[in-house]
Amino acid sequence: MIDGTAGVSGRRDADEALLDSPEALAEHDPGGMLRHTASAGAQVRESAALAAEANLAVLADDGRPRAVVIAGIGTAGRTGDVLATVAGPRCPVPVIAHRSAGVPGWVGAADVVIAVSASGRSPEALGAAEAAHRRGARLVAVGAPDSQLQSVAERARAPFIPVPRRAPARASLWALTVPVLLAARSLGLVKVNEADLAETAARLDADADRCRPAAESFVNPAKSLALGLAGSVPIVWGSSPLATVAARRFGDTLSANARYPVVTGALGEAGRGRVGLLDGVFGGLAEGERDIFADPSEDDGEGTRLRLVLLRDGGLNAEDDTDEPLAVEERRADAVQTLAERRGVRCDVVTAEGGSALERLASLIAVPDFASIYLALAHGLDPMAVPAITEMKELSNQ
Ligand SMILES: O=P(O)(O)OC[C@H]1O[C@](O)(CO)[C@@H](O)[C@@H]1O
Repeated sequence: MIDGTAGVSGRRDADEALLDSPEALAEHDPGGMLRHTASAGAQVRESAALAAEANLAVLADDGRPRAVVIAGIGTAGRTGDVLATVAGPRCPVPVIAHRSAGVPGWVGAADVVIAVSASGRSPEALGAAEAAHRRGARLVAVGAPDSQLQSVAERARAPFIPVPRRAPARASLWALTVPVLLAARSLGLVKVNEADLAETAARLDADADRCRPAAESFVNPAKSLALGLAGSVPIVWGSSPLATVAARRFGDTLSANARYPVVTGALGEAGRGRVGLLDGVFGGLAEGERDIFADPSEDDGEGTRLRLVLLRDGGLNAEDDTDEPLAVEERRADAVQTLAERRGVRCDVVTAEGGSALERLASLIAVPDFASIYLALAHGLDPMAVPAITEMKELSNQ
């Protein structure tokens, strides 16, 4: 066990046995991150109901906007990426995830700003909501009830969708995302329907059940993914734009929950540069020098290796509806698996399932979300309390 000087504690080596002890899991997860994460399906249903109570129809009064800006940071910012990918390449207006305070300089009365903040007080979302109001843009706000964000929305007479507070924000991805999608639906930009929402919620419930703490590692896809990643430098690549959103989300949760450094991105882009990592000191080079007779327990970090997680879109998109022909994405995904195999870099593959884009995205996010928590727990880390985030806020006075 290491006890750092800044409230950091945990163990360097992952304790595999801990994952199969419900008592130990509960002890290391006092804030209930596993429980919060298992509520993803319920979040979809609850948020859909709360959005139905907000008067989102007013958004359509002024017709189709010139652009939609989703303003927020961290998990709230990811909702903009989700909207962009669900809206897809055929979306008639630009969908922009904006992660710094205020709004882009060009935003004006013809545009819509969706300000998102789980706490309802991030400077990024608040600054954007105020700027949108000042410039006469249509505004929608999504976040904690009775928050500063709600006050700004009320002052601007803008729809506000309350999202019950669940700390930390990263455990609220689905609660924050659904209102954003439904606001965009009111504007005629996405086709998410009630059946899509119900099926997505059911998929998240089913995955939460497969990943439940009582399911042992050999039948629990999240525990086995976590144990595979333990001690490695993970690389998470998505085969399509949709899978890339899931890859980036896995980067968020691996960093914040498990505190692992991680490389994430789109496989198309990675194939022109970052794929070189597979040849490097943590990739093929390390594997080439590995002493196959060495005792793995004496591996003192020197043998840190890459572990590739490939998120594949499942090949369900009609070719004319995607950024790139499906066959190209599929060939590239096969190719990177071959490359990894040739270099002895282990690769986990998660393949999307489901009919709608939203359900497919959910199927790529659910298991990795749980895996990031199990990886934290295997290292004796509380996945909820992240001293560095708190300290960063204190030091930067935010
Ligand atoms: O959604 P909020 O409350 O605006 O927070 C933004 C981000 O800031 C954090 O709270 C960290 O400071 C993240 O957990 C979160 O995603």
